[in-house]
Amino acid sequence: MKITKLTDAISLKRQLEGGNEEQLKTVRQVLQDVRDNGDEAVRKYSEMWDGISLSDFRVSQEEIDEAVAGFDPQLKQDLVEAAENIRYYHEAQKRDGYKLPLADGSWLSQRIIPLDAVGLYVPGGSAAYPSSVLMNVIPAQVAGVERIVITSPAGRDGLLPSAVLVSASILGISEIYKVGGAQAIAALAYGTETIAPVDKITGPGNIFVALAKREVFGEVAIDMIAGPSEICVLADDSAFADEVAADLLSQAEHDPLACAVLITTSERLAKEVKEEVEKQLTGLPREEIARKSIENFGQIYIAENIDRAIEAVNSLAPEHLEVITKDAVDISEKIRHAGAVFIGRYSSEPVGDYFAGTNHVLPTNSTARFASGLNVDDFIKRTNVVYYSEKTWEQNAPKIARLARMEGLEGHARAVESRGWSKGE
Ligand SMILES: NC(=O)c1ccc[n+]([C@@H]2O[C@H](COP(=O)([O-])OP(=O)(O)OC[C@H]3O[C@@H](n4cnc5c(N)ncnc54)[C@H](O)[C@@H]3O)[C@@H](O)[C@H]2O)c1
Ligand SMILES: N[C@H](CO)Cc1c[nH]c[nH+]1
Ligand SMILES: [Zn+2]
Repeated sequence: MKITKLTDAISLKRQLEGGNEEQLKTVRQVLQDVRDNGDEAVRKYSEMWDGISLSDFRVSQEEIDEAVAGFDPQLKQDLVEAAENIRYYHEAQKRDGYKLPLADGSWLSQRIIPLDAVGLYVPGGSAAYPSSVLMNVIPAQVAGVERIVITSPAGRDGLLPSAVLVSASILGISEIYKVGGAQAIAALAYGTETIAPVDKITGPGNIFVALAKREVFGEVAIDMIAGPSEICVLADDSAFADEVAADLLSQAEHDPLACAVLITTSERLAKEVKEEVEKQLTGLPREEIARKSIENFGQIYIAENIDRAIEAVNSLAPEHLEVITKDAVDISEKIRHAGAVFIGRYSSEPVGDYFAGTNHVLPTNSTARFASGLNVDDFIKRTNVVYYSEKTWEQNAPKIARLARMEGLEGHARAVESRGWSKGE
């Protein structure tokens, strides 16, 4: 990890999810091919990148039952408890529509309507992500979505990990496909012979998934760009180097393109974290991935004071931010741009990845400047409704017609006035 002093112009930004030209070209080709050739193209790319050849990529009920039957009861209990915490947090996001009475029996309202069909991407290339099943499905269920589809890449044995199927089964989801990468996003967006298209695609994934979601946006809705994971730790001299290093590596191990950054006011901590990261990397089961991530995107910045450090965090707008400082709660309130914030040394980032109840599908690549983590609002839409009585119309039609003529839109003016024609007005 490189140690750098923060300069006067504090502008940290990560440039990644534009992807490189070649990745984008691949993704566009996959999308077009699936659009043109449906299941056949899905099979071709699953074979090419996941090494599996499946005649039927829908998960059968037998596969789900088998996974459930052989599953560790303690782990199942842990998943159930995590699901309860996630539901508790997301239930609070439920919103009601509203109705505003106007004079003379007229009213305006906003109706909340759940989406009809959503496709939830659960990553699965280099690791299994049953936690992402919970994080995607629960807000969709709280919102009241009717059709919830999961898609995730199968392993070389042609099966999805048991934990993914058990998580889906705990939540009562059974429309599951063994497809990953850009081909999964294409199938959800355009539909194939096997997979009916959805209205919105949510969920995290690697660079190919993130690019594909960006490309299909417009054809379907997407939640956000939730690409390779990121962690930023904002720490002062009160932090312990071994804990900070462990937290940085928790995200580095996701992907060679993951990003781990320490921003600190302490030269002592910077030096110790650098050494600790190196020490803890050795022997980590996913050492190769984590090492590449640290080499590619691992950074330590020393800021001259805490205000500059906060400014740097806001300019980076990381997916996850840990605040491990004195007065951490107060400092966390000065953070404007982060996908999720973890306060104090006991709120290590994986607490949120798995269990606390907050969502772990979060905006990456500085998009936390304008995007939010996955939530119930992602699965609803709001419809505006107008009811004008005759009296309200009568009072306001001349004003509306004048406004329409101001815009040169005579047809609009006449439409409003036409209600008076039968009365000879
Ligand atoms: N931001 C978030 O909220 C969040 C949450 C969880 C996970 N993540 C991220 O999800 C990602 C999971 O990545 P993963 O790779 O393990 O699983 P993945 O399911 O995202 O990607 C695997 C798929 O990528 C495709 N692929 C692999 N190599 C390819 C190539 N050369 N060309 C075209 N397609 C190719 C394959 O089709 C494969 O099925 C990580 O980057 C992790 O950081 C992000
Ligand atoms: N840290 C990831 C979000 O970037 C989510 C996750 C799932 N499993 C473990 N971690
Ligand atoms: Zn994680």
